[in-house]
Amino acid sequence: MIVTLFRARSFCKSLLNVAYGLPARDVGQRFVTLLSDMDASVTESFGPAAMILPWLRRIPSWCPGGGWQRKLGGWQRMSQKALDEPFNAAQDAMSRGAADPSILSHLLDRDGTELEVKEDAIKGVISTVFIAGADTTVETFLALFCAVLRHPEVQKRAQDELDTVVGADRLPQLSDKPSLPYINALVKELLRWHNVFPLCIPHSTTQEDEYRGWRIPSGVTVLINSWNILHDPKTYCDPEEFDPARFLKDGKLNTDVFDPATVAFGAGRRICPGRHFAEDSLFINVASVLHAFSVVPAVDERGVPAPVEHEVTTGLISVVKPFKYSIRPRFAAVEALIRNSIMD
Ligand code: HEM
Repeated sequence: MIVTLFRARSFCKSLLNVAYGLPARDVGQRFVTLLSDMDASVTESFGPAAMILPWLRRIPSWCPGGGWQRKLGGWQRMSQKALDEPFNAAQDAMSRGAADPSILSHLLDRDGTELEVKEDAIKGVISTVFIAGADTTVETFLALFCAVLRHPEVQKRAQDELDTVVGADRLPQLSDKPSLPYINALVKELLRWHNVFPLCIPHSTTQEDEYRGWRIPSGVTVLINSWNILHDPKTYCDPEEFDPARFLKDGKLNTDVFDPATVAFGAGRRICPGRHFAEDSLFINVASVLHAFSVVPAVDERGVPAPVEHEVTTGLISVVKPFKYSIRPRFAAVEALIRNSIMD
């Protein structure tokens, strides 16, 4: 349930607001579903083999291994709807003065005179913001539930910090960020421990290069093995353990420790443009959920807790495999606080 809630209400609706300017409370579930389905088809069309061996995408649909191409027609029709519908709704909202400032309004202002030529490009850019930003942030966030079930001491320390700094009368805000070093460290550890793009996104060399004596020809696919970098025991002691304290020293963030954001968001000129947005989204959602709720193990009818393993899927995006858990409100005012925050 909470997964659906977060997909629909939190990350996706804020992304639709930033990208299209559609006010978060007005955004229908339809746009979230349309764009999420398009996102899933993009991820599937980038299956592990086709990602590393791009020529596989040229296999005709009737050949063994070309099965995904048969799905292409359906994906294309669905993608066109996902490109058109939120774009049209945003333009309608803009014409009524009901839209917020957004990437779309910025692009239209800048390119207004050439809109007819550029409309398709603008639709593509805007939908990419959603595709690239939704699953990545949601799946990183969902790893939190797995992490705190496996490490209840992490949840306790985070909640102690939240109780001291925020208190039970309100929910955390972004302005609390400098006063919540452990929550900041927890977000860094999430980006490190469960790196959603284990091989980033394939890059290609435009010219021949050399790295430590290795010749890299022009035009070859280059992958950044960010999972390995972020689980290197030379950089992080016990890298498989979830331990936010590794980023702290004397109660503050220790800038001497390699920041996972340096590789988790890719590198070079195609580095993730949403990285600051993602880190802030993760901060506010991690802080809010741990402040309002405790994540506890699900139990069976005999009271035996369900096991929780950190098992992940393979593919372009790595997702924590499903596991069971429960959440409990931490104090009486939680419901009212959440209701008020949704109304704001
Ligand atoms: C935890 C969350 C996120 C992670 C781990 C992540 C990671 C990445 C990575 C590894 C890349 C490929 C970079 C490269 O090619 O070197 C990328 C690209 C991209 N990301 Fe993110 N991202 C996240 C959230 C977001 C958000 C919230 C947005 C939008 C608000 C976003 C927008 C984009 C876009 C548009 C690209 C394509 C950039 C290009 O090809 O030039 N990402 N992201």
